[in-house]
Amino acid sequence: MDRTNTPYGNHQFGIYSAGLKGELPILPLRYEDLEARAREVLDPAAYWYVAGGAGEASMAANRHSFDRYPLFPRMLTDVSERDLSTTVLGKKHATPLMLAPLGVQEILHPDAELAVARAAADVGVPMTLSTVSSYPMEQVKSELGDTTGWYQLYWPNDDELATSLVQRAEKAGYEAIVITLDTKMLAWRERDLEGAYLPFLQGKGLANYTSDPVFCAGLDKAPDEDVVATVKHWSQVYASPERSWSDLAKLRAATNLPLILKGVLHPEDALAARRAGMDGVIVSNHGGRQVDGSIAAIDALAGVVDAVGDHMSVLFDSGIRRGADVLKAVALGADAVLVGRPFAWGLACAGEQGVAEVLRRLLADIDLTLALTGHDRIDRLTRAALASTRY
Ligand SMILES: Cc1cc2nc3c(=O)[nH]c(=O)nc-3n(C[C@H](O)[C@H](O)[C@H](O)COP(=O)(O)O)c2cc1C
Ligand SMILES: CC(C)CC(=O)C(=O)O
Repeated sequence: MDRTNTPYGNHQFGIYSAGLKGELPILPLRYEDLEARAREVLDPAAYWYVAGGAGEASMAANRHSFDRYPLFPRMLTDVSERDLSTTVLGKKHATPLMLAPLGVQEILHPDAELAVARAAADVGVPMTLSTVSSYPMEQVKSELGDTTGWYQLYWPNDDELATSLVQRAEKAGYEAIVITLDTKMLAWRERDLEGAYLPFLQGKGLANYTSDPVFCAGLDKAPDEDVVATVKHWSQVYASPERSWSDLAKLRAATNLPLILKGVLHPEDALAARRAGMDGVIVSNHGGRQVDGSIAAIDALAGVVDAVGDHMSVLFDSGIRRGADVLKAVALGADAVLVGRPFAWGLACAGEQGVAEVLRRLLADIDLTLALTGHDRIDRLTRAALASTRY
């Protein structure tokens, strides 16, 4: 760990500052500028698929609701050494940052999840791999090496396929299954509808299916011999809108891995997750991509933490853009946060290096903000670190 002293602190991430080494940054630093750079290099439909939401009010609310929780800096505390480590599912993580599952990354870069896994391993940030990824889960895990990987399940309507995907993930070395609940059908997303764009319909993002024996058993020909039939079969099995809480028992029985529900916003749903024997929840509104007009994710966090935080891991995503956002979520009770679109833009602009760059910057900003608000251990943050009276 490089602990050279600099005006940005004596910590492992602050030294990142390329400016101090006389180098210009390889990517724009401000989120909006990074997104604009990615827009220049991407096909417009792909750009809008990532940038867009359902409507876009909740996407905006995800950002401006962070303003309701101002940090309340304290002075003259010893912050010469900082510790960003946190515990998730009983395991120590070096930092509270994780990569959110983002599907179909081949629309951003040909190396897609392989590049992201290499960057995650390089920086030491755990990765969550989407079911709708562009490379099979086994290949992605081998790029991740010993770095923690979680597998995100889009829960298909075929129990045998669900079991197969989950057991493959366990065998490949993923450490938890994230079951995404908020995407049992795609929302009304004007940007994609206007461009008549859904990458899966072109056969993209289906690698975990086309490498699965149960999925392939439902096809007459090999997946690449009849892409139209493969896509049709995928669209028939992808989701299961009829499922209810009691169905979770089947997934519980299918694997020994911890199960985490993603997309929980209401405290009653968090309590139901606990009753169903789940190990964690991710408070998320899917980055504003599903229910426009829904509660901003950060506004839902405290309620979920108060309901189940003593009994299960609570994570957060939707709107994380900078260090202060991470501190606010942790202060409200999240054990860790997942970052989404920022790393997508890094991937689009500069592949593996771009993702690593985005992660390092975010870690540097988290570390500096922790110090400058007067704290030395992120896992000791409480709501007292905030000036808000909203929780
Ligand atoms: C392009 C894109 C694809 C996504 N794909 C998935 C997915 O496959 N599975 C999933 O659970 N969530 C998916 N999400 C949601 C993210 O995991 C996460 O909840 C969201 O990006 C957080 O919002 P933010 O990007 O604004 O921070 C996707 C989000 C984006 C932007
Ligand atoms: C609905 C999925 C197939 C992908 C996804 O999660 C998304 O586009 O937000």
